[in-house]
Amino acid sequence: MSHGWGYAEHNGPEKWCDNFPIANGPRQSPIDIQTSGSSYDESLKALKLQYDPSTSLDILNNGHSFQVTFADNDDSSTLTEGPISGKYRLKQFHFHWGASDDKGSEHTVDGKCYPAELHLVHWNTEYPSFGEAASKPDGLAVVGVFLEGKQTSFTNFDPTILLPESLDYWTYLGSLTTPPLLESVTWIVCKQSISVSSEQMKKFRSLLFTAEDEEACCMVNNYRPPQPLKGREVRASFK
Ligand SMILES: COc1ccc([C@H]2OC(=S)NC2=O)c(OC)c1
Ligand SMILES: [Zn+2]
Repeated sequence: MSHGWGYAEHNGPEKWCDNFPIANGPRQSPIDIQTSGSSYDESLKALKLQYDPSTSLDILNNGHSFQVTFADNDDSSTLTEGPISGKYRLKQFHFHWGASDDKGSEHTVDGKCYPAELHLVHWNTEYPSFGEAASKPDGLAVVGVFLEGKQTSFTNFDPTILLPESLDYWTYLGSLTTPPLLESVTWIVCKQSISVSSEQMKKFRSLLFTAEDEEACCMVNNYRPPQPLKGREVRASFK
């Protein structure tokens, strides 16, 4: 792949296996969550998300999405409980979206796509850093939240406001959804979506994959399609 991975025909998800053979690994993400195939697990605890807005550092177009990065040198913004054990620190959040409202989410539910999906990325404090954790099977925990069209407004960068009212979730063992596609993620996908306005989706779609000195290419369709489940269990925190 000449200019690194991306989402175009020549360097998109179907080509990632050329440089990242783990793309065909046993626990790749995202997946299509088939609700009839998921099983209620009464032992699953409620998610405990404690975020401190003062730890948000910056917002950045990283060429694949835009992300808000958080200071992760202490336990100010953490995920505990839910399907994980121990404490995971918030590293960053970012989104994936489509060129139109009929696609854009990475996970799907019974084949239904959403216009966009938020990823809140956390790393296991059992390990010294995000980089170390990212290569461990229990190193990361990503909370996925679907976005769907309705009038709404964001009031600040406190990630808590990005969470739906209900924190019912599905959980399964998966991977990063972009290269290096590391199979180190405990996925926690919220059942309830949050709303996003068409104006906000237009803002997402006005971002660029390209740098200022390059021919403009709109940042859209920056999602990987669902991958084979390969026998993995999907558990639900709700009946
Ligand atoms: C440095 O933090 C991250 C966070 C997320 C990813 C991707 O995996 C998931 S999940 N969403 C993605 O865009 C990542 O890939 C290199 C690195
Ligand atoms: Zn992501």
